[in-house]
Amino acid sequence: MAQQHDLSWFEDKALSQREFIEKEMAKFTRTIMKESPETSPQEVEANVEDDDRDVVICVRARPVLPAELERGIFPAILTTDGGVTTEAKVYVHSLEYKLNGLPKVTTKDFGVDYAFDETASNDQVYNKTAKKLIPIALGGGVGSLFASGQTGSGKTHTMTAIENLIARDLFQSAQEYRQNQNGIPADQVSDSADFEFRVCFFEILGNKCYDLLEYPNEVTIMEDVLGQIQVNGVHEEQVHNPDQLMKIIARGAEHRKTAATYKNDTSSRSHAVCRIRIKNLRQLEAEEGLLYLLDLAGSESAADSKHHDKERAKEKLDINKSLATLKDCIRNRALAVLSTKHVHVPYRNSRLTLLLKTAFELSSTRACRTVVIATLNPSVLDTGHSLNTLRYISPLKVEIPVTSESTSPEDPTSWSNTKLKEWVNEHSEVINAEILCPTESGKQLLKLPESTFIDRCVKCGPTVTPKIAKAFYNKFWRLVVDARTKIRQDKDLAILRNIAERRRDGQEHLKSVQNDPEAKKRMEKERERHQEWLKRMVDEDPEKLAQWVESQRIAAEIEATAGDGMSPEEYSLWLETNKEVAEYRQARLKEIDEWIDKALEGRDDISVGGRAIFAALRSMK
Ligand SMILES: Nc1ncnc2c1ncn2[C@@H]1O[C@H](COP(=O)(O)OP(=O)(O)OP(=O)(O)O)[C@@H](O)[C@H]1O
Repeated sequence: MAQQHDLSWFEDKALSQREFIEKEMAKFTRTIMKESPETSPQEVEANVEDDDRDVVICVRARPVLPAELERGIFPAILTTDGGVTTEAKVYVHSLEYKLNGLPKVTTKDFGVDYAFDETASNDQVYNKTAKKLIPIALGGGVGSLFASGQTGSGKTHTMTAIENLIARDLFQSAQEYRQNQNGIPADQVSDSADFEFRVCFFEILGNKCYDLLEYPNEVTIMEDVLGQIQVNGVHEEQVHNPDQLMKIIARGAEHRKTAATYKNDTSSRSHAVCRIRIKNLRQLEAEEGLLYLLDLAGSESAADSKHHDKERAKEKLDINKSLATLKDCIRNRALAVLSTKHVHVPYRNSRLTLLLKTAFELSSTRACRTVVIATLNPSVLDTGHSLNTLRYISPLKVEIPVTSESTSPEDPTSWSNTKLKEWVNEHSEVINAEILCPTESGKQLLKLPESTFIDRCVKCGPTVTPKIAKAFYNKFWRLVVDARTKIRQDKDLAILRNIAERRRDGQEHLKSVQNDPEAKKRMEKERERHQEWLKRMVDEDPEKLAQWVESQRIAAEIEATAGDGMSPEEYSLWLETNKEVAEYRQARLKEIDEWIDKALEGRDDISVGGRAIFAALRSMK
C-alpha cells in the first residue's frame, strides 16, 4: 500500500486548487456525455459476446481510500464504457500552469478495450477479461494475463481476486469436460478429472531468475535445440483442486523479492511469473495448455529513481527495457495477425518475452489470448504515474480492421463454412467435415481448442486415431502460417521495390544537387528542419519518435534480408540493390544511433522509460 509522504509544493497546490479542478472536470464530463450518447448495458454486453480479440487491454481505477480522503485527496480520472461503435476510454485530468501563472486543467484520453471505474466488482473485471483464458488453456492454447500498474494502485487486490476466480473456473471447467465426455455428473468426478495441472512460480529480476517455491534457488530460461522454452531447475508441483493452486500462489507471493523505494517500501521490483501447465490426459496428442499469470514490475520515471543507488538504477533500466520489449511483442504479434504490414516480434530480446515464445512466435499453431490489466490510482496527486501506465499500455490496443487485409484465397481465415468443408473433404478420406466443422467458418475453426479439434476428428470413426487427427490439425494450421508468411514476403518485396526505385531517384537527384549550389543549400535546410523535428518529438511525443526510429530500423533490416526465398526475377531485382546494401545498412544504423544521441543530447530530464525505449532500439540491431 502506498506510503504516506510529505506533500511537495506541486501536490500542495493541486489539493488547494480542488474547487477549480473539480469544476473544470465537471465541465469536461458534461461535454463528453453530450458528444457520446450513453451506451446501453445491452450494447456493452453484445460487444463482450462478440469479443474474439487475441489481445485485450483494460484498465481499472480503484476508489480513493478512506485515509486518502482524510488527507483531502480527490479523484481526477474518468472512465467511459465502449459501445458497438465507440471504444472505452480513460480520461486523466492534470493541473498545469499557464505562462501567466494561471492554473489550467489538461485532459489526456486513452482508448482501451475495457475501462472499469471504482464501482466495478472483481467479478465484473474477471468476466470480461481473464475468464476467456480458461477454455484456451484447457484446449492446448496459451493464455497470458499481465497485471501492470504503479505501486499502491490495486494490482494485488485485483490479481488476487482474479487468481481465485481462475482457480475456481479452471477446475470447474475440467469437471464439465469430463461430464461432456462421459456423461458422469460433475459432482462425481475429481476436481482435476481428465487433466493434469502443474504449477511453478518464479521471478525475473534483471537477467536472473529465482524460484519462488524453492526460494532462493536460481533457475534459467532457455531455448533448447528443438526450439522449446525450458525453465531449467524450476520446482513444479502438481495441483488437484482450487485450494491447492491458491495455496501455491500465496506461497510464491510471500517469497516475492521486494525492496525499498522512494515511493513504497514493499514495491515490487521484479516480474513474477506463475505458470500453469495443463495436460489433457484423454488427448495425449494435443499440445499442453499454458496459463501464465504475470505480475509485472512497475516502471519508474527518472524522478522516482533519483533516490536509487547505482545497482538499483541498473535494475530499473533492465526492467524498463524488458517492459519496452514486452510492449513491442504484444503489439506486433497482434498486428501480424491482423495486417499485412511487415512486423518483427523481438521476443528474444528479454528473458520475460523469451519465456512467452509460444505466444509470440509468428509460426505458432496454437490459439493464444493475452489480457493486460492496468490498475490506476485515481488520485489527483498521482496523475503523472497514471499517465505513465496509460502511455505504456494504450499502444498495445490494436484496432481490428473492418475488412481483413488478407485476401489470399489459401488463407482459411477468410473461408466460409462451404469452402472449409470442401477443403476437408478434399484433403482427408476419413475425416467427416459434417462432424469436424458442421457450422464453423475457417476463422471459427482456428479458434477451436486443439483438443476439441482432435476429439471431433476421432469421433469420425475408428480409423481416425488421435495421431491422424493431430496431423490433420497441423496441416490445417500450416495453411494459415504459410499464408501469413507469403503475405509478409510479398509486402517485403513491395517495400524493397519501392526502396530500389527511391534510391535510383535519389542518386539522380544527388547528382543534380551536386552541381547546383542553391539545391545544396535547400537540402541542408531540410536536414536541419528534420533534426529540429526530432528534438521536438523527444519532448512532445517520444513514443512517436521511437516508432519512427523503429520503422527506419525495420526498413534497414528488410533491405539486408529480403534476398531470401525469392524467385529468379525478384532475385535479379534484389541483386541490383544488394551491392551496397550491407554498407548502406551499416551507415543507416549508425545514422539512427546519431539521431538518438542528438535527440537525447543534454536531456537529463528524459524518463528512464523513454531512455529504455531508445536503449532497446539500439540493442535490437
Ligand atoms: N478496486 C478496489 N476497491 C477497493 N479497494 C481497493 C481496490 N483496489 C485496491 N484497493 C485497496 O487499495 C490499497 C492498495 O492496493 P494494493 O495493495 O492491491 O496495491 P498494489 O498495487 O498491489 O500495491 P503494491 O505494489 O505496493 O503491493 C489496498 O488497501 C487495497 O485494499
